[in-house]
Amino acid sequence: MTETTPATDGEFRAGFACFVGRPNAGKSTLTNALVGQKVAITSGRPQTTRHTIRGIVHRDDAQLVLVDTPGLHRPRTLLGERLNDLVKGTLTEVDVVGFCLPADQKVGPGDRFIADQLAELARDRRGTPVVAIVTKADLVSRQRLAEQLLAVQALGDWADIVPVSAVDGYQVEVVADVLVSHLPVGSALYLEGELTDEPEEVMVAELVREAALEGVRDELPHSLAVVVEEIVPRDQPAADGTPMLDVRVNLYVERDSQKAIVIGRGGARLRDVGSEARRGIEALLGARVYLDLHVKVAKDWQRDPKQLGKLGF
Ligand SMILES: Nc1nc2c(ncn2[C@@H]2O[C@H](COP(=O)(O)OP(=O)(O)OP(=O)(O)O)[C@@H](O)[C@H]2O)c(=O)[nH]1
Repeated sequence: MTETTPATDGEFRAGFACFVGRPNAGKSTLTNALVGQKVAITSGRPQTTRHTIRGIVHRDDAQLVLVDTPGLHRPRTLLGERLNDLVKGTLTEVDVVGFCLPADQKVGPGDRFIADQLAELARDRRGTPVVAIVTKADLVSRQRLAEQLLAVQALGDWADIVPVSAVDGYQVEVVADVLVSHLPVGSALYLEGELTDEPEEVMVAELVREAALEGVRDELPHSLAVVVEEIVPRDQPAADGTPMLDVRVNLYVERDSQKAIVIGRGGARLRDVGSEARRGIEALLGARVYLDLHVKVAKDWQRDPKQLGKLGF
């Protein structure tokens, strides 16, 4: 659909890109499709991405370091404001920004809000290019996709526009090419094989958070914080030589009613959350894991700067 600039002119390019877009726009899924391995956390629920997670695309001609930001959104609470500061901080540090808009939803006030923020930021920055990415192309007809591309075109001043489907792979390579074309010439920033520079504890916390949010339909995403208290190796490995770890994690909610939701009847839900998260943590750390989950109530933590600081925000 788009005219792709050849990603290389024989010179190696390296740099940073980040995706912005309203919640559920498909940023994490696209990051994963580009990197080829699950590093960011996706779920059907909005705003699951709290931390800046980098995935790295290694190519013969380039290295693209992806910074996955939380969804840019209107601040509702102090936490929302902090997330937006984090997003803005990230935007000023990258070489190219990918603005994700889903193909299956009409351009709305949320998208316009982000487009305005990007335009405002563009005035303070030295013209960091923004590539508009129309995601989830597999969900709509060609006709609808063409209409969406026109609507997105009219929304701002984009360096490129690319439709993509992270699910069926349509144009994923083109997205990589276009982003790479905006990177500066330079040598690789990370060693091959490094997929993420997120500390293990953050990834463990996100695996627990993802499992704890699965299937709960109320406001929990905004009211659940996960803190890894400790990861302690056992002196003795398992009988088959696999290392063993004790992992202690606290889940913070705001209200007793939310605590009850997380724990479930007779603790059944928390047990499921634990075994689901444990599988992911064992795969991540390459060890057998004893996962100890505790659910605690931290009243109104979203509005309390001291609590936020304690929880790592
Ligand atoms: N059909 C289809 N679904 C997609 C595609 N990309 C993402 N999705 C789905 O859309 C939902 C949201 O995707 P995410 O990647 O978590 O969205 P996000 O923008 O990172 O969301 P936040 O973390 O809330 O900001 C998930 O259910 C994905 O499976 C796509 O290309 N095609």
